[in-house]
Amino acid sequence: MASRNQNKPPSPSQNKYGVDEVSVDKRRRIGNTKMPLDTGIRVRRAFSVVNGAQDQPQISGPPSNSGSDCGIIEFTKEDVEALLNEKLKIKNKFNYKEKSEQMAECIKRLKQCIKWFQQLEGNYVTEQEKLKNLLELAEKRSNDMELLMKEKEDELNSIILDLKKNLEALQEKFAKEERDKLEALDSLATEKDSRLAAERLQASISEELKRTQQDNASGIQKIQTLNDMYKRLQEYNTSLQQYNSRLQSELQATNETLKRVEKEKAAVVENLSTLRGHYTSLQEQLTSSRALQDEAMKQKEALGSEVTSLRGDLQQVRDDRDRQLLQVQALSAEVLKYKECTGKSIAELDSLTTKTNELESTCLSQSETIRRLQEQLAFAEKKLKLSDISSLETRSQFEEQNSLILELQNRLADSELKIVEGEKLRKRLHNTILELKGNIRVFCRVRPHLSDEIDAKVVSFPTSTEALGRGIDLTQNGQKLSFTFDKVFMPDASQEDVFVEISQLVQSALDGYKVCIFAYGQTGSGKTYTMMGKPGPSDQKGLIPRSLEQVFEIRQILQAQGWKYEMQVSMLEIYNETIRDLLAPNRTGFDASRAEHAGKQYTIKHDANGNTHVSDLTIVDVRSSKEVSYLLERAAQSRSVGKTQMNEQSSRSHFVFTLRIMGYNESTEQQVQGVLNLIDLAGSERLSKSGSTGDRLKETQAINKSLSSLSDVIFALAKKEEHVPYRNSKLTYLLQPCLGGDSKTLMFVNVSPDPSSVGESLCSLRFAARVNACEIGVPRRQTSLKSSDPRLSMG
Ligand SMILES: Nc1ncnc2c1ncn2[C@@H]1O[C@H](COP(=O)(O)OP(=O)(O)OP(=O)(O)O)[C@@H](O)[C@H]1O
Repeated sequence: MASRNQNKPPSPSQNKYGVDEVSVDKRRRIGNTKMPLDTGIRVRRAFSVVNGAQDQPQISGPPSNSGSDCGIIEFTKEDVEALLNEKLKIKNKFNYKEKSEQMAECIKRLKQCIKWFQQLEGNYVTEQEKLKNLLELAEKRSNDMELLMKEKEDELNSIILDLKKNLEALQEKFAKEERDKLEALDSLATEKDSRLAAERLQASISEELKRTQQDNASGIQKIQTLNDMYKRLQEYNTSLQQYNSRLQSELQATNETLKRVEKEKAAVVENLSTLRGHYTSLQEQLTSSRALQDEAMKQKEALGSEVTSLRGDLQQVRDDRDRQLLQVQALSAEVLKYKECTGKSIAELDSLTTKTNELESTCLSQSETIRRLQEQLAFAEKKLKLSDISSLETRSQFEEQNSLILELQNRLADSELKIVEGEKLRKRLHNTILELKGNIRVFCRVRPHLSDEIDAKVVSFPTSTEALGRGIDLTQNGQKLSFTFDKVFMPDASQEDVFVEISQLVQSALDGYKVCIFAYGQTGSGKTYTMMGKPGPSDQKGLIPRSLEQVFEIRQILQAQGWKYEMQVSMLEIYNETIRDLLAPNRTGFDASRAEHAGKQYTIKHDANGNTHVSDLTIVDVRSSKEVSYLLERAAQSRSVGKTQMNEQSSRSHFVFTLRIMGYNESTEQQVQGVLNLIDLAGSERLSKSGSTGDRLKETQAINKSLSSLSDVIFALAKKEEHVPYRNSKLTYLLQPCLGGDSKTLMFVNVSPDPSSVGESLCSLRFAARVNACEIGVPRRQTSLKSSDPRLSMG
């Protein structure tokens, strides 16, 4: 209070110390108890507060000056009036004595108060004197100060003049600066905004910076470890490069060997066919020689018997001749005897002479017969000798041919062995190449423009040597995005061109591998066309029918090498996350099957060998591709197909065809179990674009969910994550052995060239690129001696 009053100039009613003169005067008058009730009079008094009743103060004795238990209260005019009224009331209420006593008491107290006031007044006077002294001192000092102030004032006046000049200049400057300031304020406001934005940015940047710094720190650590790893990897890389170059050269050599073997095989096969022709002609020759020999033998035998009979005849003739000679000799001796005995008659002699002549003529004729017979005999003997010679010749020819046949048979066996060996080598090399790649292979196929599509080019194919036949460029919003796959089929690629590229895989199924080929892509991009083809001309047939034809053709060829095969087929579809058996008996149409098999729960199970079984699924034994074609037609009728805005005949489910092949080689006692899975996935499509509602919407949502589960699985595999979410959908769980197991897997990514589908095409190509980078297990051939469960499984 005091310090505040020091700064204030004294009011006219105050003295020079700032004390209210009037108030002091009034206080003096209060001390005489006669207090005029004029307005504005203030009474200062000390009192003690009794019973805490501040609103009804009671005077309980002289207030002490010591301060802490005393307070100062101001009695206003009203208070004093109230006090006097109270005094009057008391005066009227009580009798005089009491009242006078009370009054005396009051007076006593008032006296004490007055005494106290007087004391205060005394204090006040001493204080006033002190203040007077102080005032004098202050006045003196003030005079000094005034002098000083005057000097200073002069100085200040001159300074003020200068300052005025300066002020004018400054005012001008100020005006100018004011303008600048206004401008600056504007810019400041804008800057403030930008600063706020910058501050927000800075805050986010500093957060990011912190994160980045943390990342950086961990990155540095990582870099260090990576550097170490890099060094080790470099060493490893060099060794790998060496190994790789060795492998490359081995691969080259193997390829050359393979080519040579293929050539040799072709030559051997050709040789074999000529040898087979030769062998057949020799066999024919042999049979004819044998027939000739038999004939000659028969002739010989006939001639032998003729010679024997001739010899008998000759002997007989000789005997006759000898007998007749003896007769002639006897007759001649008789004639001589007769001649000696001339006594006999001439007639007898004549008769005897005629007899002798007759005998001689008979003898001559018989000699002639003998000669003839001898000639006949000589001729027959000559003929016999000739037939002997020819039979000997035939025999030697026969033996020659026999040895030739034996030689040919040996050569044939050698060639067949070579073919088997060559085939084994081919399989080994083919599988080595696939194993070296170690990932899911991806083929891309772009279908041609359909009649109702705009013929604008959003898809192009690079022509550089390294990307030829493997690259595809997609243009979106003027930006060209490039992708590379194992093979890219342009729109003009025929079904045959596509099949040629996968025929090796089909062969692998016969060799005992699990093979999985599936088609992925947006609705209407050509998946069903690629997998199944179009009904009608044979050149429109898709991969499934062509693969089956090849399987049965090769089965026929391998039969010659001792292989016997048994084949089983199953077909299912996954519709709205539910498995449906497409070959279930009495299944004639979609609705019938829905009614009959709605309650059936087909469960998927994988056994320890990585084979997949679907419970209650119909499995059909097949012996020809025709049987399978019939089953395919049956299944096609049962499939869930519908019309969408994107495709007239859209597959609303995933179609899974499985051919289980069990082969047994009798000569080597080898047994193989191959599986061929051919899958036509339902088309991915945007809900907005598909225009689906109701059931179609539900189908589309189910399709998109399972396809997104497929991409989750692929991403997890690509990142080599510990947990791969195969169980998130029926499709991925069914394909588990194909995606992450030991099967040979090939994915077709079908792309539409329609400019309105460029977004979907990009998604499909990006997904396919991820799949291509995905490493799966090494394909394993399933060979054994005896199968524990010969029933069909998925893979
Ligand atoms: N390479 C091709 N050559 C000629 N026509 C083709 C080719 N690919 C597809 N098509 C035609 O394009 C249309 C759509 O093909 P498709 O039905 O195979 O598509 P999708 O991908 O199976 O569709 P969704 O997923 O809806 O079943 C069909 O009319 C088909 O004949």
